Amino acid sequence: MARARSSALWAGKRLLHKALCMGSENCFVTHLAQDCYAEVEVIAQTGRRSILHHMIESGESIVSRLSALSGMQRLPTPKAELFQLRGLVPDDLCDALIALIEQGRRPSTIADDNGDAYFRTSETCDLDANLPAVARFETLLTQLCGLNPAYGEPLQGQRYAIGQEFKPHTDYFTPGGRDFTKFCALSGNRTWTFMIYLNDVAAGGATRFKALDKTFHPERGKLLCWNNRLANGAVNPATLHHGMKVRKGVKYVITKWYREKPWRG
Ligand SMILES: O=C(O)CCC(=O)C(=O)O
Ligand SMILES: [Fe+2]
Repeated sequence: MARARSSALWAGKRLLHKALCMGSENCFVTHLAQDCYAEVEVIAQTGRRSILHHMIESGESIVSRLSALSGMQRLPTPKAELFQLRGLVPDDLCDALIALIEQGRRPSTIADDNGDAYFRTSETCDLDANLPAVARFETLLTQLCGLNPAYGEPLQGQRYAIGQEFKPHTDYFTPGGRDFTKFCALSGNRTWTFMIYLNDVAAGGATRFKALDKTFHPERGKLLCWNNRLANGAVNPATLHHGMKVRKGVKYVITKWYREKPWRG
């Protein structure tokens, strides 16, 4: 059954590929190779069968892997690969991560500063992978998505008080942009974003993808993930998104970004 579903998705992807005029099957294979599946050893540590081997044997890409997961919903658009999954992170783990963000927050920063001091007004927390709650989340995520954790940036938390936001931006670093080399020289650009809302927000705090005409509302434990690239490996401007102002309450999210190469800073 899983295999049959996977094949259908592959076929779908080829069609999508044609629709986007991005060339041949070769391109699709390149895309697969770029997804950097989890190494055998990493999965061995989690006590599960190698996700890498499973994906190769079954011809599974990350998109087909995510699509096959129970409860996973894909946004029906050819413009981007974007998914949501409700209830991924259990309440106790959300609470533990919120407590860590409260302890370690600092003002958020941005790349390619455009002079707008109010572009990103939230606070950020770098989450140490050695902390039990962080390690627990990392294992959960690797088992879900199958991407190699070696390609992941350290986990980050974000906290938004009333009136704080992150104006429309992309998670990839703009090729040719002022800060591109600074952020991409060692590890390459960002590939996939996995973001989890850690709490329900009384009002505001939605994430709006204007080009996709879709707004996601914070829900405790909900995952939102998307591919920042097109099938040919180029960045996808349709992933532009806005962390909208919180109107009532406080908003907490955690984010894991994956890179084109193993993370070296
Ligand atoms: O908080 C949100 O809804 C979006 C956060 C975000 O886009 C980011 O941190 O890059
Ligand atoms: Fe973002």
